[in-house]
Parts: sequence; structure tokens; C-alpha cells
Amino acid sequence: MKKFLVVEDSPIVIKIIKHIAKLDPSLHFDTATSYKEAKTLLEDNGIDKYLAAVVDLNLPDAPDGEVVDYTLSLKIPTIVLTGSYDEHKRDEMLEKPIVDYVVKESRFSYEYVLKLIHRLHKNQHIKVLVADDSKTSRKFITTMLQPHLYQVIEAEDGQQALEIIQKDSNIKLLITDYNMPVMNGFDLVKNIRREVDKNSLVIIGLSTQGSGGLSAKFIKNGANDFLSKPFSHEEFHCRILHNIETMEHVETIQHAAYHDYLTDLFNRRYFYEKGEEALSNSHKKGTPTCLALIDIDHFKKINDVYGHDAGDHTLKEISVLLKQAFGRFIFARMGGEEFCALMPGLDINKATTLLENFRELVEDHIIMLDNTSVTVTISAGIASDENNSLDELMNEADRQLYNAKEGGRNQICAAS
Ligand SMILES: Nc1nc2c(ncn2[C@@H]2O[C@H](COP(=O)(O)OP(=O)(O)OP(=O)(O)O)[C@@H](O)[C@H]2O)c(=O)[nH]1
Repeated sequence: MKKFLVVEDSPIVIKIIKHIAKLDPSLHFDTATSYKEAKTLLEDNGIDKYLAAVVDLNLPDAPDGEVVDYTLSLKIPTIVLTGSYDEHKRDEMLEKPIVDYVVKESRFSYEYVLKLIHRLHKNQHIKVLVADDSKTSRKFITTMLQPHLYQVIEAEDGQQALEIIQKDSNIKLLITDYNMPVMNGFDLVKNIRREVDKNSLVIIGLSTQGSGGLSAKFIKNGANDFLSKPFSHEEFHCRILHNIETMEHVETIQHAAYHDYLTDLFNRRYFYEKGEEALSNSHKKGTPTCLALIDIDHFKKINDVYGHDAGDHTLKEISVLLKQAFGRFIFARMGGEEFCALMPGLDINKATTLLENFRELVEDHIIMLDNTSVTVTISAGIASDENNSLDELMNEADRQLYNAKEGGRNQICAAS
């Protein structure tokens, strides 16, 4: 992560920021104790070195927030961190395109500033679409989003917005007006929700106050939230932040629910959910499908001889090879040293060839441990689909895996 710049003359404040930032190894910052020093630092290092600036309003050579104007003039996202709460000053600052205005009240204020820095870092990868037929309104919203480093795209009507979203799955937030030509905001939301759910794209509707429950209608049509015009700088950003963070939390939970903690491969739950779906599609289309159960041979020995950490490392290495070999299929760590792959489109001959290649890949792969290196082998059982259920395929593959183990391991057995 890029560095941030702290412009602050109080040694105590610098010490607190240093202390809190130390707890997070991804955070790095430079300090300047005056306007002059900040200027020299930015001229010497270049503005691209900094993600953002955290600026005190009252410095010996800049007593009235002059550094804020300076960093903003360089288009550096600027967070004001001030010791005094002055309502007038605060309103004056929030008129400028600053990221936020934070009062040094407690440890939480500093933690909040560092959270903002992380947010700015993440925002760089978030695409936002602003749909409004009024150029002035679009510009107004874009101007509020840009200091927060979002990638902003604009659309002039609902139809244009829909087409942009259909083409670009990286758009994570849509801010849309209601009244637009060609397609209005409600129809836009309804159309989007046929394809993209609330956890993949946040939609915030814009409604004008006194316009007869537009906000509720937006939500009923599938928007995550709404903003009533006119809204304040802080309300705008709080709503956006709240919704984006909720989406990110859901993403984290979904990832944890479907992935194995050690290897980050998909887990049994994912395999059964996606596998049933894929198998039923294959049955409908009449395409062949094979299922392989793969098991590392004598894995217990790795743990016993080299320790549990070496065992974990081996599982991770084999998982990387699995991703390479089965990346286009549905595959998962089912538990322990057992993996499973469902291969729609492959008949038994093609599946056997793929598994044979994988067996050789594993056999030839050298796993580096702390003081030594090892190789392992795998055995696998393959079952082919003859309108069988996933459980039946699994049982047959398990019988074939048993044969492979009994036959001396390091081999593939397939149901004929
Ligand atoms: N390090 C590590 N070991 C694990 C993990 N999950 C399961 N194991 C170990 O995997 C070993 C599996 O041993 P067995 O079922 O006897 O199988 P094996 O030694 O591979 O022998 P065969 O399958 O018959 O070739 C056990 O010792 C488990 O403790 C894990 O996440 N990490």
C-alpha cells in the first residue's frame, strides 16, 4: 500500500499515529511538521508516492488550514485532523473536496483516520456508475466521489446505465436518479436485479424530498438504499460507506462459507451445491460428466516424520497443482488429504487422461520443507455419469479409489 503523509506539528499526535499504525504492517507514512517541510517532502518525493495526506489545520507557518488548500491543489486526497471543534471551520472545510474532517478527541479518532486510509486504498479498485440525465447533478456527485478515489463512470439515462453494467461486472456501486429519459431509475433497478443481486452490486437511488415516497419505491424495486436531495457531504459518504462495507462483509462471509481455511480451495459445501447444479445441467444437455476422488498417498507419514506444519505445507502445494489442473472444473478439498473434481464435458477416457497427467505432475513435483524436500504421490478413483446422482458418483469414485490404494497406490482407477 502507498504511503500517506502526516502534516502535524504536535509530537504527541505523531507518536499516537505511529503507535496505532505500528499495529498494522501495511501502513507506512512520512511526517512533516510544517507547511514548508510538507512542500519540500512532496517536491522531493513526488505526489505519486502518497495515497493521501492527513493534515492539521493549525501549523506554525500555516495557522489557518493553508496546507489543506495546498494538498488539495495537488489532488492529494486530504483528511483534516484538527484539535478544535469549530462548527464554522468545519462547514468551511467540508465545502472543499476533502475526504473527511476529524476532530482529535480520543484514540478512536486516530483509528478512524487510519481506517479511512485503508478505505481510500480499497476504493481505488471500486468502480462506481452515476446515472443521471442532468450533467450538473452527475458532475456534483462525481466531484464528491473522486476525492475518495473511486473510479467513476457516468451514464445519461437508464438504458445506457444498464448496458454499462451488463458489460462490466466490476461496477460495485450504482447511484441513480429516478427521472431519466429512455429508461427511468425504477426500471433500471428492476432490470439490473433480474441479473445481479444486492450483494454483488449496491444500488443507491436518488430522490427529491416531497416527491411522494420515491425512496420507498426505490427500495421495493431492489435498491439497497436511497438519498434524499439535497444531502450533506457527510450523509452522502456515510450512506455509501455503510453500503459498501456491508457488501464487503457479505463477500467475506460467503468466501469463508465456501472455502477451506488452510488451502483456500473450495470446500465440501461448495462442491455439493455447485456439483448438483452442474450435474443437473449436464443431464439436461446430455453431456458426459465424470467425478474423481483424489487422495494423497501415505500422507500420515509426512505429518509423523516432518511434523504437522510440513503436512499443512504439502496440502497447500498440492492445492496449487490442483488449481492448475482442474481450474476449469468444480473441485474442492473434501477434508483431510482428500480432494474431489467434477468434470462436466469429459467422458471417462478424457477424464482418465487428465487424472493420469495430474498424477505425473504431483509425482514430479518437489515440495521444499524447512531443511529438506519431499515428493508425494496421489491415488484417484473416477466414476462416470450415467444419469447417476452426485452421491452415487461419489460412492462409485470412492470404490475406485479403494481399488487404486489396494493396487499399490500412485495410480488411477476408473469405473468401466
Ligand atoms: N497436516 C495436516 N494433516 C492433516 C490435515 N487433515 C488431516 N490430516 C492428517 O492426514 C492423515 C491421513 O491419514 P490416513 O487417513 O491414515 O491416510 P494416509 O496416511 O494418507 O494413507 P493412505 O490414504 O491409505 O495412503 C491423518 O494423519 C490426519 O491427521 C490437515 O489439515 N493438516
